[in-house]
Amino acid sequence: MLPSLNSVAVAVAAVPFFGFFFFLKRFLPSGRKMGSNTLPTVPEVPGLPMIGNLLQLKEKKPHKTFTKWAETHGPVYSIRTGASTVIVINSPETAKEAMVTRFSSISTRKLSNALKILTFDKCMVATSDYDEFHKLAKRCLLTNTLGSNAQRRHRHHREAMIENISSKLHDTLKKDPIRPINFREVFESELFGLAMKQALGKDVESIYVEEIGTLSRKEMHKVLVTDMMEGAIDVDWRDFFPYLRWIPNKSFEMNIQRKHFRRMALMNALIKDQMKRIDAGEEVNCYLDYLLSEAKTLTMDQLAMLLWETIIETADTTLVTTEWAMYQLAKDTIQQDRLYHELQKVCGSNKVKEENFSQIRYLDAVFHETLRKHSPAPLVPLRYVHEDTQIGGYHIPAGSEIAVNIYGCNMDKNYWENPEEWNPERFLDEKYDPLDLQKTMAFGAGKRACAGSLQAMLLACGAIGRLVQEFEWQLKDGEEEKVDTVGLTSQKLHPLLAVLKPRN
Ligand code: HEM
Repeated sequence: MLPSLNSVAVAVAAVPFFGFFFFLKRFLPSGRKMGSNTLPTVPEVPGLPMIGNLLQLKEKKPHKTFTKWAETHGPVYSIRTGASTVIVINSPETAKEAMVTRFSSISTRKLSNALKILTFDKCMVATSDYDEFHKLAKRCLLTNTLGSNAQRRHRHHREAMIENISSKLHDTLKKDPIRPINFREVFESELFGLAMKQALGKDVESIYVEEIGTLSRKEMHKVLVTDMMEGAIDVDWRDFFPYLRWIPNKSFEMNIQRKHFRRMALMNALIKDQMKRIDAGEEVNCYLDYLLSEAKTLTMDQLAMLLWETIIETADTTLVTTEWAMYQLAKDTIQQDRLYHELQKVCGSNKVKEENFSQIRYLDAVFHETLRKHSPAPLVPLRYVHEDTQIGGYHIPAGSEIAVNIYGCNMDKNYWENPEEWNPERFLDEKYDPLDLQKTMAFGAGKRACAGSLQAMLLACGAIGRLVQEFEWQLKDGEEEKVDTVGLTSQKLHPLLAVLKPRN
């Protein structure tokens, strides 16, 4: 992601001291020679000397500003965030060109200072460069957890999760049938449990961590998921002015290091706890057991990071998608009825199962339309251009950064009719293959496309299907307007509150 822009003001304050030198650096002819290249340079969004476009990006949702700018400057343009040049890509065609055709020139990542710490310097599949570590870790992740065979082996966890959600909702309604349900509270907790089972083999209820004390499950979620998602968008103003990195930014560093320390302490305690089980000869089909036996070259820190990666990736974006889908269905009752009738037609009085999904095209359409309209990852984490290349007919010089605006691609008026409307019907068109998980740009594209798309689809469709089969959903009064988002992923700012009525 782009480091966001809270500390722009601090950065601007530093300008007078360094202004003259950097003015020269920026505006005198630079070393950026085109050589024999004849392609035009990317259009620039006009900005200010030194700070470039930072002040124009004050609102916390850069993907929306980028989409607006695309209307004036076209699908590919460049901005300056302090010292860096960022090429912003806003249409599906140019995004695919960048992520697929030009992949070899832009396969490395550029991380903010916060992400360097939180990812333990790229020690995750999603944030690593395209190197040997990435290939080993991704192979393990797909083989044990996210590939189609692995997902088949983990199916009982998904079924248990959906049963638990259903019975918790029924129990709550029995106690108080008219009280609105906070969907997130129920779903988030169950999803976290599934993430722990896949990663560690057990849904841990509480744990003693030497460095922190005893943590409940809720506190574990905070340390492993919530704090990390917040930390990932924390801004170090030195991200924009790396030549000022010698100036300390103590409060930023302490905050991020504390989050990192707590996450590692907890992961190590969770691993240690499971090692007792493994030492006693009890093996479970989970990522920890697999990595210990198949990836023996990993250090303990790398092991902890890879396990944590599956937990955070499972626990966040699938929740974001499912919550938005239930919001839309509770708001648009015609679409909810249509889904219910299709579920009835295919499943009758049986509970919907994963093998039914391919027959219920409307369920697939609801999933993909939600991913399009509420793209959970609105910006792909920045890529770095390590050699001159081209995108959209423009010359892209080495040293630039690339921001793929997934939100912009999924809202592109040239590609989608009435993109502002949530309209699952658009995906019933024959041109869409029901098995294609990349109908929108939500999962990225090419070699670094999302490795968890199958799991996300199985979990979200399983939950949406069952929840509509068993309950009529209606938004609580006043909820319709609450469509603001918060954070790195497009999480609903206000948790969905809905009034549920059991069917039958
Ligand atoms: C609706 C849910 C999800 C969405 C919208 C989503 C979206 C994305 C996006 C946009 C990328 C970046 C692609 C790029 O850099 O080009 C990505 C990468 C990735 N995602 Fe997801 N994701 C979702 C769920 C998951 C889940 C559930 C997991 C795993 C448990 C997961 C694991 C990963 C991994 C490992 C990568 C890195 C792949 C690589 O670099 O090779 N994702 N995802």
